Amino acid sequence: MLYSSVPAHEKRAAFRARLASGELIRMPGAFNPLSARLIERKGFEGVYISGAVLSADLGLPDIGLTTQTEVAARSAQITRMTDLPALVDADTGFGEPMNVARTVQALEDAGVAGLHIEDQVNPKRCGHLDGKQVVDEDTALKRIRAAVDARRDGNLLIMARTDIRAVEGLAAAIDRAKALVDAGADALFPEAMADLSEFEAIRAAVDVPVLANMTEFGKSDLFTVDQLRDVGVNIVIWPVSLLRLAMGAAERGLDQLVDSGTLKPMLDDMQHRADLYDLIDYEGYNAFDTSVYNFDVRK
Ligand SMILES: C[C@](O)(C(=O)O)[C@H](CC(=O)O)C(=O)O
Ligand SMILES: [Mg+2]
Repeated sequence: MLYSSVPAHEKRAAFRARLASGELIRMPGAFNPLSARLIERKGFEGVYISGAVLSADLGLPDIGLTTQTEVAARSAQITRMTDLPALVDADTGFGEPMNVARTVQALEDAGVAGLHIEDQVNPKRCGHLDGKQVVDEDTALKRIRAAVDARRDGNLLIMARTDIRAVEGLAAAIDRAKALVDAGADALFPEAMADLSEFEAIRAAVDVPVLANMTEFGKSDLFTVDQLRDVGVNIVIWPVSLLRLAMGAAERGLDQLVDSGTLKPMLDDMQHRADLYDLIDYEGYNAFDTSVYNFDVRK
């Protein structure tokens, strides 16, 4: 009820321990706070909080228009709903290194277990689109150093994302990855890898956990969890997938409504009211006040 009772520092410690055990951590993107709870119910090891989803949700392109305050507020709403560790997309850190430091503390206060900061030039764009630009190495490393120095909980995972692969190639990505790890990054997010061998090459170059981004309609093929585990990937995200599924279903539902004037044929595609209430834990609230849940929803 009112959800997660696990303190953020415990989620972070559990996340670190799981990573250290070598287990692959699967993190679907929670497209809203409630979906984080569904992700937990289905047995995943973590939830991802995507910048692309947050901006799309607000009807904005993913070009750095969302603010640090909006990302922190959304993170707090999502971490509240789950006992799982959450990894949040902090884009470029929202400014200069001092802004990065403030971002890290705001996200730490929001209860996340980890965050990633990328080396794109601001205004940034989706890492799977053409025409990206990256900052020079010195600027990229300053962002990571500022992030590492700013955290108060040593278990907050600072992940460095590099977008350099699509701009300067794999060799540059390997060099940048090593430099980011030397600067203190706890984990690495090599963006827009072309194939499995590229993940393998990054894996061999650094000794920190490596993330694979299985976003659809992008530059990477959609590998399976087993394929990614086999090349040594440690964390997999499907950042926008639940939003894409939900919006696809919403579109089909609206078409049906336009065509036939009723949604009755689609009831089986919907989450039942009873399942929704179960996920929200109406019953738990009822333990507080027995007048909350004194009706039947399975009629
Ligand atoms: C991971 C990502 O940064 C995100 O915001 O979720 C995006 C995902 C996407 O736009 O498909 C990305 O830049 O890859
Ligand atoms: Mg993003």
